[in-house]
Amino acid sequence: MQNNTEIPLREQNIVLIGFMGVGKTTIGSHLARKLYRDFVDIDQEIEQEYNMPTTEIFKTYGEQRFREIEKEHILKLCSNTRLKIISVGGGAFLQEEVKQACLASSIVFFLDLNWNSWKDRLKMLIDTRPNLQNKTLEEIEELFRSRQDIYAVNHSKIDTDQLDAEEVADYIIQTLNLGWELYEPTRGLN
Ligand SMILES: Nc1ncnc2c1ncn2[C@@H]1O[C@H](COP(=O)(O)OP(=O)(O)OP(=O)(O)O)[C@@H](O)[C@H]1O
Ligand SMILES: O=C(O)C1=C[C@@H](O)[C@@H](O)[C@H](O)C1
Ligand SMILES: [Mg+2]
Repeated sequence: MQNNTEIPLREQNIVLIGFMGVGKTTIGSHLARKLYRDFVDIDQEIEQEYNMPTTEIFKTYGEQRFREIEKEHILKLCSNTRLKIISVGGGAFLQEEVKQACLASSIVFFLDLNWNSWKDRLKMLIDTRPNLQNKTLEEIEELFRSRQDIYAVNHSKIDTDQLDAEEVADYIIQTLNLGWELYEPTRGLN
């Protein structure tokens, strides 16, 4: 496994974490475009591999199989790549090995959103997120709250409530620039 002390800070992968629908895929693609990096969305990678949407993968093979594939994809990226923007699924950090690999090899941003703002997105998420289906709003809120613990260890937390997706991407870039300049300053010409 790569360790982030071995990779220059400016070259480390950037991993976005957070609950379903907080904007990891949307913000990740803005970030990749703005930083001229490749974007990898783990859910999309798995859907391409199985040639079916996540809901079908859950129905056909079960969540456990999905988690195994998810882990394989993320661990491979953590050990073999740099300079990527990676959006991991909302449940990826349930697996301790995945969480530790991301934290050790990459810069991990937690996209935070409060429950009241998140609730407004439920309608557009429910058809494509199996873990939101067949649940009451109370059960979804319980899942939302219980998941916060798995995101609590990160390198930077961004409060996204008042920002649109592009503004979040810009804020992440500002944060990165600060860290890069502080810990790996670019050398002047003389
Ligand atoms: N900052 C934002 N403000 C408003 N809407 C947003 C923001 N970020 C994302 N959205 C919208 O929320 C919806 C969900 O976003 P997205 O699919 O990027 O979430 P996600 O975190 O990747 O979810 P999942 O973990 O389930 O893949 C999209 O319709 C997107 O346009
Ligand atoms: O939070 C979850 O459990 C999930 C989130 C999505 O990104 C997908 O990875 C899948 O729908 C499961
Ligand atoms: Mg996504």
